[in-house]
Amino acid sequence: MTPAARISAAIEVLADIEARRRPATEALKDWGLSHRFAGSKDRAAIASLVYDALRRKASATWVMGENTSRSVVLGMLRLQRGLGVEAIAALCSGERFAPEPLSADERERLEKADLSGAPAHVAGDFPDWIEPSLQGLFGGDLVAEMQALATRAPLDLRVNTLKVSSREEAHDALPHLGAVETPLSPLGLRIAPSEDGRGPAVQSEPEFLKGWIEIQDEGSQLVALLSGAKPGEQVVDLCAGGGGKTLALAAMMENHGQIYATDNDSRRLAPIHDRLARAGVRNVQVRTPRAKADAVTDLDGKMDCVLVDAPCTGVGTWRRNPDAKWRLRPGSLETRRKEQELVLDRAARLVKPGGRIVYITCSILAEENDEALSTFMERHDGFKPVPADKALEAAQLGHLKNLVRPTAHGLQLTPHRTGTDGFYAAILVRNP
Ligand SMILES: C[S@@+](CC[C@H](N)C(=O)[O-])C[C@H]1O[C@@H](n2cnc3c(N)ncnc32)[C@H](O)[C@@H]1O
Repeated sequence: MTPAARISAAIEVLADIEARRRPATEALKDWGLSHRFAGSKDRAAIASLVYDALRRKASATWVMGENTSRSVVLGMLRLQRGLGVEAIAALCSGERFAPEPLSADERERLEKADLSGAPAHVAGDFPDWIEPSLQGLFGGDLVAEMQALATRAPLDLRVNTLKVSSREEAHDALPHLGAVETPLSPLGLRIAPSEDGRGPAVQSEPEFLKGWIEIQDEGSQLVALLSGAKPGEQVVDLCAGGGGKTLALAAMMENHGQIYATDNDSRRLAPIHDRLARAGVRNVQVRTPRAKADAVTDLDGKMDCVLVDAPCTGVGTWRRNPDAKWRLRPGSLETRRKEQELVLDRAARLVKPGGRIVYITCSILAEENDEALSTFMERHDGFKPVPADKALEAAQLGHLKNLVRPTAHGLQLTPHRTGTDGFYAAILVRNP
């Protein structure tokens, strides 16, 4: 396919996403099935155009003066890809499979690409109804924070110290990936986003299959480290899902002590078994819930550490899932809040006197973070948050002190401040 034909395809897919309010992955898959002549490079390039358009949907609409899939893609080519008007006009030739030629108005608007006077939710490309919540948190940094969340994310890997002695060893075994060491996590390797949005096939690398590396954002690595899990401890990972954090904690504990990994959704938990085996983890018991029964009642009051990697809106991962931001509704935030209450209340019963709850979300909304913990502490006496500086020091992450945003009960990582996905983490210690 020509570059122009790929742009026509991206406009078509974006129109489908808008019309049927469906996830981008589904719309792209359907497009691929009905256009079998398109090769994998074409499909990756079209996906990258669609995701970039979703990243800049509000600002592209503002610049172009209308909200159509064509105008969003054209505006994105200017704002996100930095193409000049003549380059865009050359792509829009109107010839076979190319988009229609630019109108005089489109030319003028692309020329100006004017975002002056745009409100924060337009300049920062996010839904207007979350602006009050974010404004309270970020103040004057709001637009810069949200613009950083609208960029492309790198691919981060965590080196598994159960299988390799050092990050260097894994790095040296994978020179063809062009990875560099992550600046903040001592275990991370980073592969920069490519021009066409295609990442390397890390999952078919022999080192991946041998368990030397896992795919995990640097922010996720850091909040796992912040848990302070130590060899010999008794730990419940209450929302283990596919086990990303479980694997990180098992490596920190050097396979000593015990992690009980559970989740109320057994389908989400299913992949954990293969991942544990590949990573050489021997100290995890997977507790799969049967029907609606609680799988960890025997552990009540006995845990040193309860990890709550809570269900959340995932606002902090919008760099990777830009369509999710336009599908987020106030009702889904409310649903997640109720789930967060439930998991926190469950965690409170599991932790022993003197033990700790480590609460994590990949959200930057205060409602799911500090506010969720404030109401938790109103419901439960005897839990105290550890100040951010102390928690970082204890986890040997003192170098993050001036980078993270300390909050009332915990701390926050963001693409703007730490170059990671957006995360919140807090440690609540139960009175001895
Ligand atoms: C953010 S995801 C976990 C991701 C996982 N820890 C990882 O690192 O790969 C949140 C998980 O919470 C689970 N969950 C939601 N409500 C729950 C509840 N009441 N009890 C236990 N798990 C719950 C969801 O099924 C989902 O797998």
